[in-house]
Amino acid sequence: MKDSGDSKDQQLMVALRVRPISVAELEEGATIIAHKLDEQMVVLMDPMEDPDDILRAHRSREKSYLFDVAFDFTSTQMVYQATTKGLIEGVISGYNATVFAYGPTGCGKTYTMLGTDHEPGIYVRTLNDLFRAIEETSNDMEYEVSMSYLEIYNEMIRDLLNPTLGYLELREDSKGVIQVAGITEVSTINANEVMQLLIKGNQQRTQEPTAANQTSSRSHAVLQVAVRQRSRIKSIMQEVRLGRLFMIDLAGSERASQTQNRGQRMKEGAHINRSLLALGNCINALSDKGSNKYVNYRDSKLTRLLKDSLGGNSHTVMIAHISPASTAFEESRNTLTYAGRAKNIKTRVKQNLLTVSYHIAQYTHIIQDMRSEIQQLKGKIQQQARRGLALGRLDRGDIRHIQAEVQLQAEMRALHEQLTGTFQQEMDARRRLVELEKQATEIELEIDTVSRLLSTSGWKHKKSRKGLKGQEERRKKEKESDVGSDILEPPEVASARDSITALLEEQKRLHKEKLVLQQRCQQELHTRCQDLQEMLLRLISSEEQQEVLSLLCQLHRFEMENTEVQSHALLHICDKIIWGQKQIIDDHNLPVPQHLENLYTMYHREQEEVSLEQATITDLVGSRAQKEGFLPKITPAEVTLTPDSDPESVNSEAKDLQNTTLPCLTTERGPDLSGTSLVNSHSSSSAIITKAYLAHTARPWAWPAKTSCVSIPPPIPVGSLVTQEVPPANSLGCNRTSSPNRGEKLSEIPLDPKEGKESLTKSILAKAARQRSQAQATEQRHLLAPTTERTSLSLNSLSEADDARPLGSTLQHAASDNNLSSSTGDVPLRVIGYQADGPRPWLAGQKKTDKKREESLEEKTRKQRSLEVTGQGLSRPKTHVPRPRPRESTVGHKVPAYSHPAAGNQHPGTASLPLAPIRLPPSEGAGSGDALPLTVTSKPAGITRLPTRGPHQPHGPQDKDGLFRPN
Ligand SMILES: Nc1ncnc2c1ncn2[C@@H]1O[C@H](COP(=O)(O)OP(=O)(O)OP(=O)(O)O)[C@@H](O)[C@H]1O
Repeated sequence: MKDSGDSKDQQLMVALRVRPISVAELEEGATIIAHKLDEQMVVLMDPMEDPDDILRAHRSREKSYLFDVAFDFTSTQMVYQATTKGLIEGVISGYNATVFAYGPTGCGKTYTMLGTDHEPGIYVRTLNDLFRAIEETSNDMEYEVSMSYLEIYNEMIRDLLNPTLGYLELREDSKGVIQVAGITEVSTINANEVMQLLIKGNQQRTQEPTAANQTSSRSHAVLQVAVRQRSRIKSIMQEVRLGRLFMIDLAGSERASQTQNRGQRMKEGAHINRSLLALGNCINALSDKGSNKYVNYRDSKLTRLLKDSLGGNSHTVMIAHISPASTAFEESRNTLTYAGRAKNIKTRVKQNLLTVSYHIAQYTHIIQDMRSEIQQLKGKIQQQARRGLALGRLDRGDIRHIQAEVQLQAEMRALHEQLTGTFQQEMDARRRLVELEKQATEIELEIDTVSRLLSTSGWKHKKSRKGLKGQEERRKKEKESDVGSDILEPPEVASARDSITALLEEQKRLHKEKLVLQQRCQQELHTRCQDLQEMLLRLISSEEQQEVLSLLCQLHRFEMENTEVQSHALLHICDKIIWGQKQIIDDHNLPVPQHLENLYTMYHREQEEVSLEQATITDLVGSRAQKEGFLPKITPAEVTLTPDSDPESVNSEAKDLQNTTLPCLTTERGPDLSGTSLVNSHSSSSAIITKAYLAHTARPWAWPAKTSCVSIPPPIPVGSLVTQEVPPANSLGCNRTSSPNRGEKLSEIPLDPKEGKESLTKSILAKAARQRSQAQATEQRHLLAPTTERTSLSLNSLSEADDARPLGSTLQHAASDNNLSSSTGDVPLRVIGYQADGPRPWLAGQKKTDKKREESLEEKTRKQRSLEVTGQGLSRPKTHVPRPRPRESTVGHKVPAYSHPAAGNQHPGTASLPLAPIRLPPSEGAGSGDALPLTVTSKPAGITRLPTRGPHQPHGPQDKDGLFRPN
């Protein structure tokens, strides 16, 4: 909870009420000694004064007291108007307030607070007005009201709404707010209901006759009403105001002689007096303006409970009561003295605000709510239009008026079309931005990889030339060779250099495009939307229509935000799903159809390529560190590629390993959620699999696939005009699920699990292939010089070619990516090899040159690749923490190029997904508990909350047995 920042000092308000003199007092021969002089002043005469004592007469015959407001026997229960009514507005807008009745026994405290049937007191009047105020503002605000009722009897707290709970304890939370642990809080919907509860509670309250009062309250009673208010206008950050109102009827101080109490009554009296004394001490300490006196709230439960009301965050009103009788002079004087002091007490009042932020899952609910609101408003508008039309026919018949209307309609229609078009453009631009961000990350990673390869190649080249010469000499020669390195630059260095230049250019281009788009989004399109919206609003005369339009525009924005967040989140989730499924299959040894197996292989290959790239980075970091003398040289203990190794045998070994079983996941932990999986999720084929997969496993909560994540704006009605945008024809993962009512083609999924799996797999393959071929076709259009010889995961040929392809090709492919360390020599030299979708534009132009160089220098390069180079190229620093891998990764383990970098070694370009706040909806299982419901109750620990009913909710079953259900 936070305060609004506008906390201010507030003086305690003190009122005095002098009750009428009672028959008993009159019978005792008492005279009236308390008189109200004006609205604020009361005079108390000393009945013991000797009127003939002239010396003392002027000093003490009478004493006047000034209060904020004073009442005498003529006053009615309208005391409420002058004391408490003003607190209500504050309470419903998040301020705390306290009203408490103070005074000796039998002076009218309960009369003021509770009153009688005919003369209801402050409780009833306050609650009536509170609910009335809630009702008046309920169009804009949503409320939740709850109440609790307790008594402090003999220094013990009892729940008056549920006495079976026994005695309760007071607890102070971390913010110093006092709470009654385990108290029953009942949600209420109207003042009547509260009154019923109050009556029920009062029946439980300890009340006994004494000589001073036939209906003497033997306890302090505390009624607490909590009001939570939040705006009905949904937004991502919502503010909830929590106001608490305490209404306290204290037990009265008493003299033993006056009450003639014995036994239990006397004990009660002692407790009452002790707690009231503690209260008096607190008042004394708090009212002593100058001194910084310690305020001992801990002396009694009453003062602990009143801590905030007296010295903290609360608007507080004290209504002091006295008897006008001369026989009660001492008590009256004491009461007036304490009440007078209490006027000096200041509290610091601030609004209690809770800020609730919504998570992605709740966007859907908000959008849903807004939609239904829009529907309601539309209905109203239509009704009005019909009514208007009927009236028009009867009364007007004015052709000019109708013409003007028609013209206006046409104007509005045009504006409306522009507005929806602009929204669509903005949404497209935003989607493109997300794509650009993804591409930028990939490029960053590639640049880094290539630049590291470049530096290592240069270093290795130099090293092979220098041989085993002395350290000093080597350094010198290194400097020299730096100058002449251009002349002897090996082909891979030249190729890497070219790649970097191309990558940098591409990066620049993307950056520019991103800036342009951002500007277009923020300035041009956004402003245009706003302008159009304003223009339309000006044309629309009906308030409801205006509201509908505003809501729709807001809805569009939500959907746009939603789209962005979902796009980011989707790929991450896809990875999780695939890994989870794979794990289940492995754990249970489930038979997997060939198609699915192929897809998994493809998915893993994608992952490995990325992993390889990362391993290379880490490896090169290690190499560099070695070069600079930070790390000892590590020779891999497992099978490594040596110049003597037969490349074929290595391949066949790898092949064997791959042929053994399905690619299997280790079960230690799930997929790495950090950078690796980000890159994975960005690598195209895995994304396609997952997209296709999601399209088939779509549930109401499932998020739309990236390629189809442009939300389709709902139609914006203008007057009676409603237009509907047609959803894009693209079908792959095209089902929008940002709102649950968007249908998924679930019917396409067969119910039989086996059949379902097969058909799912087929469908995934088909869709993946289709998607990939589309993507490839598009990409080829952009290529400068398309190449056909490149190792490619062309999904056009995936279904057939993948079967035909030797299984070892994964290894080969992966190894060929790291040509520096490959000893096969029969794989075309490629520096950037992890791309699966055909060459990138920046690689295409250099392809031929590379090949020539490769051929001419192949022999030379092979020689240069010594055992040491190979080992270094593939080894990984000891700091590597291998990421859980499918079983193929054992191959990777033998051929260290497959090793995975530790999370800490991740390239900064592989920024992690902004997924932390995303909570999956309950249907996802794990997320069920996490999905934050829109509950903002700040119920203290241990509070027993009876079934909640907000003021606008229908009655629940708890109403049956009298408004609450005891435990
Ligand atoms: N302003 C009033 N007008 C009429 N009757 C009153 C007024 N104030 C008090 N009484 C009557 O005086 C009697 C005692 O009042 P009440 O029980 O409210 O005192 P109390 O201060 O609550 O006493 P205790 O502390 O013992 O509970 C009751 O019968 C009540 O009806």
